[in-house]
Amino acid sequence: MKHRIVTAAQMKEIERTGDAHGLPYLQMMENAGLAAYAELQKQFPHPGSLLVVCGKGNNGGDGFVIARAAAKDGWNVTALLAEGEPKTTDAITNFERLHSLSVNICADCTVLETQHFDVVVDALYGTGFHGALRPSGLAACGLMNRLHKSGAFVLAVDLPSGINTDTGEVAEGAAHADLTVTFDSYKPLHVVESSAPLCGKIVCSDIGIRDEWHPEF
Ligand SMILES: NC(=O)C1=CN([C@@H]2O[C@H](COP(=O)(O)OP(=O)(O)OC[C@H]3O[C@@H](n4cnc5c(N)ncnc54)[C@H](O)[C@@H]3O)[C@@H](O)[C@H]2O)[C@@H](O)CC1
Ligand SMILES: [K+]
Repeated sequence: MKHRIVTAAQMKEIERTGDAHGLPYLQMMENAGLAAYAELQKQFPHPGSLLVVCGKGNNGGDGFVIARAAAKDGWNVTALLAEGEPKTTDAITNFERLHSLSVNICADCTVLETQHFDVVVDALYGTGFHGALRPSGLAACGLMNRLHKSGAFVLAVDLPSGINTDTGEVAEGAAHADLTVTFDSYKPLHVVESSAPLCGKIVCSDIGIRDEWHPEF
């Protein structure tokens, strides 16, 4: 896999070519979630307690894949629907795949404040985020940052929530991570001075899109 830095729009184009070459979007989401979970396992080889904070888009869909993989491995998993039920087709599919597993589904941030989690997965917003955090996003990022301060390890899916992918502009109240697992290519925010420190260690994982499929930009 080549080292590349691409914008949010270019990443969408790359995913489109992946799909056109026979790698369905749902499979890319599966690969992304499992790649992030594999990085989590490198830090935590034994199951513990895990909070997955999910937004309503495809970043949240990656979070549901992580929640499923962890629950199957014996982690005590809570999935927070920080903005209600998922809205994209692939995220809905992965949310439904949780129903047969023992995952605690929670819609209220406040009840989690006093619980202990070894690991928090930030799957609230990815490349789709821009602008300022609204009240539900602020509450979820606030929860993640408080759990981080009290010792939880925070893994950000693609990028910490509340950062503009292309400019690295950091919204007030954005999440801070110990480890960020991004997919296929780095994005500007991973290298820009304003946002890179919020990412912690950054790992770029292969999600199955071959180098030769990538369009020329
Ligand atoms: N498209 C694909 O095939 C893949 C996408 N992947 C994941 O999908 C992510 C991108 O997903 P989406 O494009 O669905 O978007 P996100 O899940 O990043 O964002 C969710 C939603 O937040 C909304 N939003 C934007 N600014 C906001 C604000 N200030 N306050 C509240 N909501 C706001 C957006 O309209 C978007 O619908 C990537 O970061 C990556 O994690 C991966 O699953 C790999 C495959
Ligand atoms: K995220």
